[in-house]
Amino acid sequence: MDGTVRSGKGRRLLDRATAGIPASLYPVTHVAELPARPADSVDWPDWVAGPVVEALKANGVEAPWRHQAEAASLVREGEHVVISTGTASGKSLAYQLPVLSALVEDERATALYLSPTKALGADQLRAVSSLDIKKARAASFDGDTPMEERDWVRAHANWVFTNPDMLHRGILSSHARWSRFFRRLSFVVVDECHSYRGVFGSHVALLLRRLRRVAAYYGASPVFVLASATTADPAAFASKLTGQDCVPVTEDGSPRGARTVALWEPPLLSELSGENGAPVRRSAGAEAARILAELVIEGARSLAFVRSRRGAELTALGARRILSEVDGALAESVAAYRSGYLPEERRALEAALLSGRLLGVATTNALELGVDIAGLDAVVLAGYPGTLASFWQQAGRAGRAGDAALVVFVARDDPLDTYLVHHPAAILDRPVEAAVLDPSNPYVLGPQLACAIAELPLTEPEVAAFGGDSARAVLADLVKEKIIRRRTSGWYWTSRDRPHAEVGIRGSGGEQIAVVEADSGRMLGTVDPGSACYAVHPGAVYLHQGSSYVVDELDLETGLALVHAEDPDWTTSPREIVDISVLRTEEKRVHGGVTVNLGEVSVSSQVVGYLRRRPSGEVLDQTPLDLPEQSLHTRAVWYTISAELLGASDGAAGTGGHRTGTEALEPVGTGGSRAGTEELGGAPGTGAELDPARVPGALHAAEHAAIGLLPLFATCDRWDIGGVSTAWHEDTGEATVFVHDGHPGGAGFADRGFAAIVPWLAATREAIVSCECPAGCPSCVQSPKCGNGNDPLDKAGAVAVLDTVLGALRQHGSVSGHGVA
Ligand SMILES: Nc1ncnc2c1ncn2[C@@H]1O[C@H](COP(=O)(O)OP(=O)(O)OP(=O)(O)O)[C@@H](O)[C@H]1O
Repeated sequence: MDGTVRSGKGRRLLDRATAGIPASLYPVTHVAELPARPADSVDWPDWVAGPVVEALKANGVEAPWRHQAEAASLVREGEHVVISTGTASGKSLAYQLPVLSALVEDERATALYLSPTKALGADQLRAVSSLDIKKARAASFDGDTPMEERDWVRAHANWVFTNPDMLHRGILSSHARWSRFFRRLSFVVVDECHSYRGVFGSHVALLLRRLRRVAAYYGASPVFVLASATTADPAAFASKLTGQDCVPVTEDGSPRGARTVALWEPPLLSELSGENGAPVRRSAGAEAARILAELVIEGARSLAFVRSRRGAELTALGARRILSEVDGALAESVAAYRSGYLPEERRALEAALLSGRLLGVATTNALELGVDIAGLDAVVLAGYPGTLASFWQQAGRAGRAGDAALVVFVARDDPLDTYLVHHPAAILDRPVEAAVLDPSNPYVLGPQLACAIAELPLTEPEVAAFGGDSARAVLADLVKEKIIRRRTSGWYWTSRDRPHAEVGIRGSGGEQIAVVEADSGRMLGTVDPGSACYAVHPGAVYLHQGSSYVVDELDLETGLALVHAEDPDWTTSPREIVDISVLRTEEKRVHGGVTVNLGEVSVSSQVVGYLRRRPSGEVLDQTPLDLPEQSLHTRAVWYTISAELLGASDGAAGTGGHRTGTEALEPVGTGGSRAGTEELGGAPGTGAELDPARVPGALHAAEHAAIGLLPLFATCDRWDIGGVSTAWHEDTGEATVFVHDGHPGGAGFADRGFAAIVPWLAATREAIVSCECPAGCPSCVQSPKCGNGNDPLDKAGAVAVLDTVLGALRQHGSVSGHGVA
């Protein structure tokens, strides 16, 4: 077969998926062909231990690919290495070669493997154990390890598989019991390291510094090997995460089949309406079900990634329903990936998909990592998975060497997805985003330094590794609070109790709220105090490991949320009202009548009710809630616009009367003197010409869309950030739009927004203009969590505001500094 014929298969599957759709409703906005890549294999490096080569050959690996050999040899030479290549490119082998060789050669050498989830750790342990290399005594040490096995692991294992949570609570906190292990610690493997972002990533960065310090105390200085999905500038990220220089290996030598990538926007439905009568699109999950069914009819082995577990089940059910009308037996070949995530279940699923017994599987991102499924005929992504890294990780499950495949990205009703299906370059030509983390966040540094000092007294020269001046300020506070003591030789822990149990590394700290099943008394999980009103308010649908619960009661005093098992046919979205005040402006850029700022803010928020929605997007009702106000000290990026720039130009003021947000977009977005003829939008020197009555709705809509688009630049989820807009803010004295981090102290998201203000706001404008709805819908300016019921919202006004801001940014360049008027 020649290349053309091969890529024809992806096209053929796409034709099948779109068969019968009338031209007026044709959903595909773009199709791209990604070429095949041949394998680049090399000889085994001569330092790799004989038994390791033999075991790998026996497992079907004849020779390493070039990137595997290169990364492994660098590690062998003692370099810290980050390997950042595509899905199923064999990253595991890159660390297995040096680690296993060292364990074979040196009886006393040890290694640590860290993965973000227990399931992935179990999978990797299984892969290593199945090689059956005598001298490698690999074992897991996590929450599931029985007490009686733990002593054996501490005393005998030479490769310990664990996760950051256990390293924090169960290993570093009692390092003396691990002295044998630490003394010869030669390697630390940090798998799927791109998932360490935001607050969690900041905690892990400091945890790895604690690990290095403890290892050094026992005389070891391990080599770090990091494996990452493809990401921009992996070396910078890995160095920030580990605090040491890391050499990147990014040239992918694994083979890959050709892929056809189609971007797909479901149609607006005429028969349903959402909030304030806005139109809604057919849900991405329902669309994915249709596509999956068509692919299965074609005999294609396909995986559909759906955002929630319930969504995955509905998609599988939808596909089965369609198929049962064609052929009952075909319906049986579609399944939802069930939770539990046990290694055996994953293996069974892999085998069923490989053998063709199963043709279609709908899954959450549980199958994104740690599953050895590759070479499928098609992958459907129902909704953008949040980052390009995840996008390509999921898409990478399709296409094996020598055979072509199809990838379909189905947009959800959301501004980011709308933007992406209309701007293919943002998916196809953009480097994968760098993961963002901020280890200098004082809310993360405080508890982490406390743990570090409880582990071993901290000396002055060690402060640099924890961030230098920012760490020093936090240490002074801890001394003041009498949590630690300052002596000439350093900082000391004062209490007999360890702080570790109190420090949650996946959240923002503070007393956690326990989520408990009322009937059984079983604790399901914990929620940050800051997000409790939001995540577990009375009536909320709470998902835990794929099972659904409804919250009966939230008691913030006792730190308890009581729930019962229930799987209703709706989801809930809380409504909150938010107020913000500026505590400190760190940076301010002035561009004529527009300023762009970065700094610290205090956000007070109150959840005032919640909406119940069907998976179709239809709103069932709104229930009011009476919950206390919460306050959050965090970071924000904000822009202000002068009254002159916002206002109507001479003669026009007031003449048009009060225009409401129900007018069509065309006059602003696509024509007239102010229309953005370039991608950037915004002609210089013009104002927004908004009647004052329209300003609140215009700013509000611009804020919602900007929150929706920031994840394109800051690797956050839109739920990790919030925003406030106001026609007049008392701290700025002008119309202001704020977008703030949702975690105490921030996680670097606002900083990214500030750094990328022009592309971010240009993309925001494009997302709004790309949506064909007349006056605002969830695909552009409506927000699922708006406390004001998405009212007022002025879609056309938002475009005018963004054009004005972008025009000013272009025309006036930047004047930086404090207090520049
Ligand atoms: N050099 C090789 N030759 C042939 N097969 C290989 C080679 N290296 C790895 N493999 C196989 O490729 C598959 C994927 O490997 P692995 O899971 O390590 O990839 P990965 O990059 O870690 O994947 P993911 O993107 O899912 O994290 C495995 O089945 C593995 O056995």
